Amino acid sequence: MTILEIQHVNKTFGKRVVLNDISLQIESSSIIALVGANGAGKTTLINIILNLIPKDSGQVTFLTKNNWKQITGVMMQDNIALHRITIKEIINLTRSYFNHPLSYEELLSVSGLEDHQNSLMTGLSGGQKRRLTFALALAGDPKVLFLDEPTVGMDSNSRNAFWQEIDHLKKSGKTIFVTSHYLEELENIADRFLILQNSIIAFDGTIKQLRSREGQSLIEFDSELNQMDFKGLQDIVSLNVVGHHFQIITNDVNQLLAELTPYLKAIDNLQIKQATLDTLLLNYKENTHE
Ligand SMILES: Nc1ncnc2c1ncn2[C@@H]1O[C@H](COP(=O)(O)OP(=O)(O)OP(=O)(O)O)[C@@H](O)[C@H]1O
Repeated sequence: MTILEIQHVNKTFGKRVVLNDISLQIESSSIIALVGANGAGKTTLINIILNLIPKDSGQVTFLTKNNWKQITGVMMQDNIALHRITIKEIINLTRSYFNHPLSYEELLSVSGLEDHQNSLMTGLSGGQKRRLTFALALAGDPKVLFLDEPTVGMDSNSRNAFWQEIDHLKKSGKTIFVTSHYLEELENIADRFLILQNSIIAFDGTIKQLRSREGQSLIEFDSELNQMDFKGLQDIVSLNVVGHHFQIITNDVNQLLAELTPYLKAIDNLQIKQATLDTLLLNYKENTHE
């Protein structure tokens, strides 16, 4: 069931076109990962969906009978910074905004700040502030959750707990729209990937589709040879060289290894890996710039 419709949204800042005719349908009970380079426009798109900044044109529609503000939860990149208020007060203040809030105890538990409820926010570490900001995003028991770089500053235990909570929220029927530069975290959890690039949604699909479109394997090796020496290889999706280190993405690893045979004497440290999401995205950029 569609919960959110974005139609022909455009946004420019000065002469810079940030969003160019973006249209999307967001289904309920799914996790959508919005990825792209710094400055690609991810936060701008979330801000526009939430009506926090004006769009130049287009339409954003939440398909719900309720007031959309009551069914959305938001965790932006900046942590909430109210210095003279305790954890307990800010949780209850946020709860008071919503018609059907989660209980104070539930939110305190999500924040992991049971031992700090009477402390001021000033005393919290960066990771603790992030977890509190997440708990506040859940205050209204939202149907749709927007998370902009949620795990920045969290240690690995907090990250694991956070993604488990996200998985649990998805299973309970929530829709989660998340941006992150920690792509390996998204890879295991997101149902759908949107790549925002050159002001448009350059890719919209599953990680499986991205892999099958962009090549599945990564071959790495060191060589004193020149990039041009490998130009004749047929089964290359992309070739990156940093110093003497070569990275090749291929759809057909056996065929490529056969093609590399004549070069083997000039190659060291040959490794075959599954391409990571980072590599696929880097490669995606190169393909679309061609
Ligand atoms: N208020 C503003 N005024 C002018 N330019 C802006 C404004 N807000 C954003 N921009 C520009 O719009 C572009 C997109 O910014 P945005 O913050 O949406 O990117 P992002 O994909 O979220 O980046 P990051 O991954 O670094 O968070 C950038 O070039 C940014 O400088």
